[in-house]
Amino acid sequence: MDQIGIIGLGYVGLPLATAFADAGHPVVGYDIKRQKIERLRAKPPMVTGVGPADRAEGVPEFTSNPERLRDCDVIITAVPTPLTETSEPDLSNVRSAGRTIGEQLRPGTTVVLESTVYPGATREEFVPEIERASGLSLGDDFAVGYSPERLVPGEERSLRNSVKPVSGHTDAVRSELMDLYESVVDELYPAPSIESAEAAKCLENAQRDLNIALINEFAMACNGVDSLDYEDVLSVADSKWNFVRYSPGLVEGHCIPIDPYFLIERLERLGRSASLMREARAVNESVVDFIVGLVEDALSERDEHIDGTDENRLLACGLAYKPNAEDLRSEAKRRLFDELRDRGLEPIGYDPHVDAADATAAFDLPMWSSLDEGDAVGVLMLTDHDEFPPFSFDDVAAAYSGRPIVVDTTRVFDERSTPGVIYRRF
Ligand SMILES: NC(=O)c1ccc[n+]([C@@H]2O[C@H](COP(=O)([O-])OP(=O)(O)OC[C@H]3O[C@@H](n4cnc5c(N)ncnc54)[C@H](O)[C@@H]3O)[C@@H](O)[C@H]2O)c1
Ligand SMILES: CC(=O)N[C@@H]1[C@@H](OP(=O)(O)OP(=O)(O)OC[C@H]2O[C@@H](n3ccc(=O)[nH]c3=O)[C@H](O)[C@@H]2O)O[C@H](CO)[C@@H](O)[C@@H]1O
Repeated sequence: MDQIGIIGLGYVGLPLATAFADAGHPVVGYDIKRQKIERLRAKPPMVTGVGPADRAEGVPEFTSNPERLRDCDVIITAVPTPLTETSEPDLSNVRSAGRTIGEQLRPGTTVVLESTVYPGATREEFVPEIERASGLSLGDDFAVGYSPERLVPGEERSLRNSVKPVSGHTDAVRSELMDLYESVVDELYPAPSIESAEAAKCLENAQRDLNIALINEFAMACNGVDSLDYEDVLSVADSKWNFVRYSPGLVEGHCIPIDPYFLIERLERLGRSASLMREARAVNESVVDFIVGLVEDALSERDEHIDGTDENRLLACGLAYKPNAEDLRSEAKRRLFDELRDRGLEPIGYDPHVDAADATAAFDLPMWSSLDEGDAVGVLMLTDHDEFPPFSFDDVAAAYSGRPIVVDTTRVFDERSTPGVIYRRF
């Protein structure tokens, strides 16, 4: 059994480490965050949902000592690939992981990148760092592969049951990697090249972004046009066999709002157009301003001065980036709350799905566990969890002074009768 090293023990790396350990491989899980390593050592993650239930679960060795990677036959890298302030790919973690690998690399090792990157990045950014730090050469001394991750944390799309593309710098390397990944994934797709696998990952998410952008553009355009309700239109269009249904809303999370920029950057650097992908991002990012506009419109009907006092609290319901999730990664919500604060409002969080301390840290806002921990101007419904709405218009009217506003961005309320509240919906 090959010894596997995993670099980066986050949403992607940790399930991989436990899956390979489940499958019987000796696994070294390495992360630069010492606290994370201590946590993992104290309470190893036993539930992977990946290995067959009847197989004895193995536990990876968790370490922040890079020298433990030296004996690994295959080293898989799953470090974050965020954007810079100006929405350009930030591959600094990939380069630094490459250096760590290079410093420990033995000839004969195969190195795999799983982080989402633009096409060309594995060969142009990752491999050179490994070669520089090791003095070894790709092909002669070590092999490289790229395999994008498609798992969605907390959903039925686990590592095992999502089709996983695998590529290598030669066909033989790809075959060797497919034999390895077969132990933890049911279905693999042999990608013709490293670059095709890198690009496919970005394109998949750029396509989703574009599809949602079309519906967002249309739904925002329908706002205030009495004869045109986007939901009615979607229900009619959906009766056609090849219409694909999406819902308008904030596009959040760690993949869909970010990955298109990887492809945009590479295409534009090649002097090619990526205007549609750029436009889709711009439309989806503009939903923040649209929601702020709905809040302002509702408040203007309330006709009260916004002066930044306690009465200007607004209860933001649903902080997770998508329904029924507990994941708080949302640049859009961070921007939305900043915009609301700029207008003298004080957003307060409410979300039974998320850890309150994590939410406070993520968005710099206090959390309430019920509607009526204090007075507020109203509620802003953001993420459509199954149990939402957790309160009725009557509850909101009773909880707050004056006529409170209800701004419903996911249409969780039935708008036919809105006694006691000022109602606006996306
Ligand atoms: N989260 C997902 O569902 C998902 C899905 C598909 C693809 N991806 C991609 O996978 C990659 C990893 O994402 P994630 O969500 O697992 O990230 P994450 O932030 O959850 O975890 C990454 C881990 O890497 C560690 N790390 C950073 N730099 C390091 C280094 N130089 N050496 C060792 N450890 C280092 C961090 O401490 C962290 O623990 C990203 O490129 C992401 O776009 C993520
Ligand atoms: C379809 C799928 O499996 N995708 C995955 C994706 O998972 P995800 O969880 O990040 O993506 P989504 O489910 O697309 O949600 C993103 C945001 O868009 C909002 N949204 C969605 C649909 C809609 O009709 N209207 C919307 O407004 C939604 O609320 C949320 O905020 O990431 C993984 C990591 O890369 C990928 O493997 C993979 O592609």
